[in-house]
Amino acid sequence: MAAAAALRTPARLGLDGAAAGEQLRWQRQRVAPAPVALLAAPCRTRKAVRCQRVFGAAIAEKKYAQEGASSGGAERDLTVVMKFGGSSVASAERMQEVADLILSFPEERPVVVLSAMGKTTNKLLMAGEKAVGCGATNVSELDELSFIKELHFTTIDKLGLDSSIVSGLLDELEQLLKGIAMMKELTLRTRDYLVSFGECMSTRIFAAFLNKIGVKARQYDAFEIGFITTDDFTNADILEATYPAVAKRLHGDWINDPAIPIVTGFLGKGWRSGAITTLGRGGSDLTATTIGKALGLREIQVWKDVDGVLTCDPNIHPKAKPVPYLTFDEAAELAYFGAQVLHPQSMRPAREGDVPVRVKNSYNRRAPGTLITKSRDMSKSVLTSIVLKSNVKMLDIVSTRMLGQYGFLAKVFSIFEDLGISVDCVATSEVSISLTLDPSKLWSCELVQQKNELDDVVEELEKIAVVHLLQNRSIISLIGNVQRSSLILEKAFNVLRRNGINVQMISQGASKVNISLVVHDSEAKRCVQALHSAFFEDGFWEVDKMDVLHDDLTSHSNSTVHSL
Ligand SMILES: Nc1ncnc2c1ncn2[C@@H]1O[C@H](COP(=O)(O)OP(=O)(O)O)[C@@H](O)[C@H]1O
Ligand SMILES: N[C@@H](CC(=O)OP(=O)(O)O)C(=O)O
Repeated sequence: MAAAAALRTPARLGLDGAAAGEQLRWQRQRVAPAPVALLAAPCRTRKAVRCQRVFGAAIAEKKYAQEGASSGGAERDLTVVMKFGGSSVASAERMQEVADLILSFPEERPVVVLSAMGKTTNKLLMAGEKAVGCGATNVSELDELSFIKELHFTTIDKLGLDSSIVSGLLDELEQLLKGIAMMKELTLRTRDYLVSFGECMSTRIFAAFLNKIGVKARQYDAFEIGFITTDDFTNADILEATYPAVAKRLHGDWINDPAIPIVTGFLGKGWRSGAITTLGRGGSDLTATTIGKALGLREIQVWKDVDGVLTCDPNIHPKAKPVPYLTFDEAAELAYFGAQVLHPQSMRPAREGDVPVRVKNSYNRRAPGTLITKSRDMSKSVLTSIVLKSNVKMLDIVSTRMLGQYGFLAKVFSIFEDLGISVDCVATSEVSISLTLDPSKLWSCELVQQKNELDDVVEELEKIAVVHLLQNRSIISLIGNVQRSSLILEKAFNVLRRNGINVQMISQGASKVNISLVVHDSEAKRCVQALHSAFFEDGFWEVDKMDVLHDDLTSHSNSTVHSL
């Protein structure tokens, strides 16, 4: 542990040696801020914003300038992070909408984090895969490259910007794809460099647009401002030195020359390699919470295309509804167990910095969204959300030794540790273990490597146990108040029995917010739909009603089971 911590010191990262002390200095500055003469664009009043919407940018700008000058120009720190995902900035119209949204909160001084436009990341990855086999001369004809060019040039055109903002990057992208075609190889490191073009372009376009409409903005590439990560390409972890470095850069620039920072989500810089890394799919959420913690901001807002965190994936059940409050623990568990709405690691910095996270809908600003905080009133809470993680691999491991043989569990887990494979859910007895493997760990590997990795585990385990590898399983996680786990399980199993669904494993984590059930992939969606209907669509989820039912159950056990 000590060695690992030492490796993460700013000096070893090649950062400014004073970076750690900088955090403290900066915190002191926040307590007694130095006066700064300029009033930044985002400090402007509601009236001016309305004016901009009605009369256009030039008039609004004049009005802002007058109000700024008369305000005395006292320094005001950055207040919130606003992160907009790909769906929120998918087109020129969406970018205009997002600009309008930001300006509709004139009391905020936001740091803006953007993802790549729409499906750009997927298109880049697809272009890279195709380039491996298409030959350098055919790269220019790749559909995905044409799509990306068209999307970005059209957006620039519609926003009235200069194409030079992205033309250099698009040329570089084409060169990179030709390089991949020549090498006939797409390494994980190259993959990260490849997808970085998406966020590098969206942020440049958006910053230029804000400047054009008279709102001062400054674009930042995260990998240039102190986002230091491990060198785990495609799935890198943020290192501690990131916080003081990012705070120093963003805060310093803001103090010297206030302008809304527009930061690339999802990207970092590997501390050994110095190469661009990515934080895993959906990693812009993590960029946002990292900035929120680094700057000690009041709130982190993640703007999505849904009304907040929902009771289940709306693609599985259209009646999914928003969850108004969550704790960091609940949100982390929900994200880790597969709810695509939040990046699995994104709650960590928010929890460490105790900065509330608000999940909002950029297509429906008035919706209250979901507020995620350290704690909340759980007295009325039973089940919060149902999450599905599909295509999971499960291992049944039965010891070949007699009962009473100690050290079996330790041996099994040391094999996983040696091979660097993480485990999701576990159920054990003295001589047998059932467990599921964390697919995110496996996703980062090439297909061939995946196979070898599992072969190795099975081979090692077979030295001490009989092992069955079961594919195509799903984990259904019931996130909720585990103080009421008996009630949740009672109802859940009743629903499953009525629907003829066989549960193959059950696990309740020490986190106390999650009960996981493993079922076959083919039954999983139906299972989530049935559970959702039972828990969220008939009012049973309200705690008082659940209590009545529970009392009923305990007094007439057999007859009441059927009415559940
Ligand atoms: N429990 C859930 N609550 C809300 N959205 C969910 C949930 N599970 C899956 N989703 C999906 O997550 C999507 C939002 O996440 P994402 O696509 O990463 O947003 P963005 O790109 O805007 O950051 C939604 O459109 C929805 O389809
Ligand atoms: N563009 C990256 C990072 C990201 O966070 O995207 P989004 O916010 O659209 O999920 C991805 O698609 O994974």
